[in-house]
Amino acid sequence: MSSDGKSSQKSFGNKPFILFLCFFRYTYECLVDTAKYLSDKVPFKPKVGIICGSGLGSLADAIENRIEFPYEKIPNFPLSTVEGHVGQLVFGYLSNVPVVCMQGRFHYYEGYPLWKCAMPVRVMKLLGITHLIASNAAGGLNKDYKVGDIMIVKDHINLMGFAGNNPLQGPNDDRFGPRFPPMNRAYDKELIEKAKVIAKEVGLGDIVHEGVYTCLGGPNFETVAELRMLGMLGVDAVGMSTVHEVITARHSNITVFAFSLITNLCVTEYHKNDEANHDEVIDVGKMRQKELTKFVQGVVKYVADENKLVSKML
Ligand SMILES: O=P(O)(O)O[C@H]1O[C@H](CO)[C@@H](O)[C@H]1O
Ligand code: HPA
Repeated sequence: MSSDGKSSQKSFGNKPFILFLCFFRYTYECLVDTAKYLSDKVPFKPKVGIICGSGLGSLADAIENRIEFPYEKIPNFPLSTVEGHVGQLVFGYLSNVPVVCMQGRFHYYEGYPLWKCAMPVRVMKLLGITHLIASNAAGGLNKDYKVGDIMIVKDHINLMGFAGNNPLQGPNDDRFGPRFPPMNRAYDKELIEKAKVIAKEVGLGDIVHEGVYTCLGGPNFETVAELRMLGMLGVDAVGMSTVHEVITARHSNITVFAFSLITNLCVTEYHKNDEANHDEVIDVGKMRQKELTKFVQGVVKYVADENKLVSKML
């Protein structure tokens, strides 16, 4: 938020007009409405936001003292339409830290513009989060990766942004962040290093990598030529999410940690007949759910301890 709270946007007094505007663009006032609907029903302020990727919804199952909001009940929220995405916002405590978790996310290929896919990040900011943990299922492009490995995201290539498709497109509201936000420190270096230690502690040490993620629009998986090009660009894992959520989070000065579960190996040879499919993606998520839950719990605990976030059970 800008310190003076001023905005370059006009604010409209009457509510019906605000709600009408929400169909075209999530104004600050519109998202305040959404956040207020939630904060009126949740007796604590979440400090960490979590986004569960495809097949990773079980990360939310460890949340205690839960309060659940199906997306269809939340004003202005889109709906999750993809298998492996439950479609609810879960408030509660993880490692005794107050959190809010997206059990299911939104994707460009569902027909939502990027600003709509990333709107929950702004709602979570308005609810009070200071840190975001984003997870996703991704194809492994780096030759060292195996199915079931974890890639801690050290950077991303905003491929959709190269064509100008960006969640921050359009008028900027200074109450969220600056017109031109820097992205060279998008992924918190300290959290990356600590997460590697936590991964070892929960038994994931041998299968954890650090790499570059890119997001394509989808919904098709990539061609051999596309994957070869991405490999030449230095991409280690390929997905269809996360980048726009991270850009939106960094715009609002949220500290970000993200990781990919490698659910399939990208096919970069014409003689290979393997084909990626979503069922397998979800199955790998189920296979890793126990260790990943412990991993995320460890990262959340570290964030709380390091930032002395208030943590108490209800
Ligand atoms: O990025 P998440 O939501 O984890 O999902 C990934 O897995 C799906 C394809 O199987 C796509 O939606 C891709 O983005
Ligand atoms: N490509 C794009 N998105 C994905 C993949 C992939 O290979 N696997 C899981 N999500």
